[in-house]
Amino acid sequence: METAKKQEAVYTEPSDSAIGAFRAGTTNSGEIVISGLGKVYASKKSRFEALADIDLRIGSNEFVTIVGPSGCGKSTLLRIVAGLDELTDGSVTLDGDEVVGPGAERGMVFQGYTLFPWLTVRENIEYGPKLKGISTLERRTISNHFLKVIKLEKFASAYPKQLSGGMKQRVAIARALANRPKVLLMDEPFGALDAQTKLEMQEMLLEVWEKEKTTVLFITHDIEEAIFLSQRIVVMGANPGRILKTFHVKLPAQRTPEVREMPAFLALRRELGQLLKH
Ligand SMILES: Nc1ncnc2c1ncn2[C@@H]1O[C@H](COP(=O)(O)OP(=O)(O)OP(=O)(O)O)[C@@H](O)[C@H]1O
Repeated sequence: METAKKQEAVYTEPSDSAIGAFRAGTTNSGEIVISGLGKVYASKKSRFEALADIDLRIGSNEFVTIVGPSGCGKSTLLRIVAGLDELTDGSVTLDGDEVVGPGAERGMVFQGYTLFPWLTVRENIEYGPKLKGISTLERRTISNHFLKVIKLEKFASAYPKQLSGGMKQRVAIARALANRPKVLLMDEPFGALDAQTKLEMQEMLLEVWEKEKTTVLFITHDIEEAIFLSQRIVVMGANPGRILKTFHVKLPAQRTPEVREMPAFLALRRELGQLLKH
């Protein structure tokens, strides 16, 4: 019992140097280059061109959002970058290495809650590091760090069914980050949340992004979400899925709620709304 208490003390207060060593592994570059990408879904009876001529460079630590009408290929593009789907033309590289399959350096967060229901919050976060063979002590350091980042320290021992939708998505983000990804790929992660929770999650995600220095490629249907979060917005069109236009978001780096009232925000919202209407 005495030993267990001692161990817990070590676990709950990891030293600064331990966090430093952990974080040193997270600040990689994370540059994605998509060149001449095309995707055709073909079967014996049909052929469907889902994506054509996609050229996009996402810089290290950049936050880029993709918007576009339903069916224009946003998820297909993200899945190809994740290595979950194969391209039929062109290439995708991460820091110069061709993407040929899934990899821990690319973390995914989807709209559906994809936590393991039989594992606690802490165990969900530690899942990836455990698979990698990382020691119990170091795993504890990692989960403590991310429980703090997502502000769920008090729920470390809770099971997913005891959490709200927003809390589950926070754990999903922490679980992806615990693998020290260079890139976070997010497919409508807040799409199922109520309006207020969604706003809170957006602010939390920006805090996490600033702290963890990952590149983020984010998909949403919500124009305001895209503007609030991103440095750059890519608008896609359909048939075949392609890039129509790219916008640099000229808003202060610090995205406080007041940013939503700024003329630049409102003007961009109007322009994107017009573009997506057609
Ligand atoms: N496995 C598949 N086989 C054939 N066609 C597919 C397959 N997966 C997707 N598609 C088609 O590719 C197109 C792009 O789908 P995708 O899910 O990438 O679009 P999306 O822009 O993410 O849509 P949404 O915004 O509705 O989620 C759609 O027309 C879809 O029907």
